[in-house]
Amino acid sequence: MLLGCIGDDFTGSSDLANTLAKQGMRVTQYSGVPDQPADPVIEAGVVALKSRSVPVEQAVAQSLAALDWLRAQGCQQILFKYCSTFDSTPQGNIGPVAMALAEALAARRVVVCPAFPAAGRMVYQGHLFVHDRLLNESGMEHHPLNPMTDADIRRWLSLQTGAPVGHVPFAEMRQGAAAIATALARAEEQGTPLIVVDALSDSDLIEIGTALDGLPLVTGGSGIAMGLPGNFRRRGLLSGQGSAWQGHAGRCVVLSGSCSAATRGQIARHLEAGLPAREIRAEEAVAGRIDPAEIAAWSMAQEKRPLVFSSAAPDEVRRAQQAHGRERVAAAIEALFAAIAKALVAAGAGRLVVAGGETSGAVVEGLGLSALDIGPEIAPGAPALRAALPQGGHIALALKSGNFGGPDFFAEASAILRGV
Ligand SMILES: Nc1ncnc2c1ncn2[C@@H]1O[C@H](COP(=O)(O)OP(=O)(O)OP(=O)(O)O)[C@@H](O)[C@H]1O
Ligand SMILES: O=C(O)[C@@H](O)C(=O)CO
Repeated sequence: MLLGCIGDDFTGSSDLANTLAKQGMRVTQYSGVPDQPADPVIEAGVVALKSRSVPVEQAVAQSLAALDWLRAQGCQQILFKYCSTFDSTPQGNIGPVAMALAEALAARRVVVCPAFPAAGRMVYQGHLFVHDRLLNESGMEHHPLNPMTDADIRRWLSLQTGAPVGHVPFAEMRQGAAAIATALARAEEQGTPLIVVDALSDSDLIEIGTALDGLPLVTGGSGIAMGLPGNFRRRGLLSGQGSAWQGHAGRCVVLSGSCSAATRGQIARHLEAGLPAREIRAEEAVAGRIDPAEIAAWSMAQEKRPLVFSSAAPDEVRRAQQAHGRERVAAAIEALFAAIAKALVAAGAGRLVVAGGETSGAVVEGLGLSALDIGPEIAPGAPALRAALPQGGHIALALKSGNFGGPDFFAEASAILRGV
């Protein structure tokens, strides 16, 4: 394994794996820290954690455990992947995890770059934009777990680490890889290991990636990975075989626990098309009134692609959270989706499209999938995936971040998972 990656959530890890696979690396995504060695043909391994919103100490401990495993696989470079909207609080977890990894790797020149231009996320003069809005005016200021109230990534990181943060501004970054490398070296001399680098386009990210050749630690959104495979390729280290992914013809079911605007638009499109759907209400899930086996049997009996969803509007989510507690509602719905996925697979489903990072993590854990092969891209940030089932056989999956995908994502995913 050449490049070892640590993702702080499940769908974000697929997003990164997708970028690396598109650049020609042979990639596998692991569910948590594996307990056995990686297949030696794998060139980039992504350890998907659920460390984005857990207490800081747990995020640091999980990330260091992932680092140990990746180093044992011989990785030459480590990439810490977080959200392109920099999801974190003034306490953490991005800064403390980056610092802990930097210390473990003796890395003193560590880029911080959440840019993902294909999804409208750009870093300019140290500030993060979502399309034409500053992060703190993009809707992210209302995020239920980590409201992003400051778009200045340097200031936010300083709060998390208690230390000054370096910066490579736009004008210097645009001079290309050599100028970026010089600016990073200067920041290191000034004693600021974390260095925010501006990036507005994919070509900026390629230049930045080129400048990161040989550095032990890189951090960012999936965009920061765009230029890294080229460094390994130039050194003749890539096999050029790419992905070994295959489609799956079995029944396709869509599961959504995501309440994001993009997912709700995709659900609206499914309903408008008159396709079968079952809505799960938070109250029913909390009261344990839903039988996963019955939902699975209903899904398998539909002639067209069925959807099972709990994707309420913000007001309804708030009401359910006030009545039952945020953690309790989330845990009940996630456990239910994990049980439905298990029942579906037992009933012979071959393709699952899952919307929502937490929901995807619950489904993958519920199915006991340990490693996922990365296939073709369905939408920016969302690849097709394939995994061996612990009971034998395989399943094809799409795991979609809440904010990703166009209105027809479910139909597009279903077709690509079948391999057509
Ligand atoms: N009706 C509801 N009321 C309260 N919570 C809900 C409801 N429906 C779903 N949830 C919970 O909301 C959370 C949605 O998180 P999830 O990460 O799956 O989606 P997302 O936030 O849209 O995606 P991402 O994290 O990829 O951006 C889950 O924990 C889910 O169980
Ligand atoms: O970076 C992103 O936006 C995604 O990969 C993600 O992490 C969303 O949860």
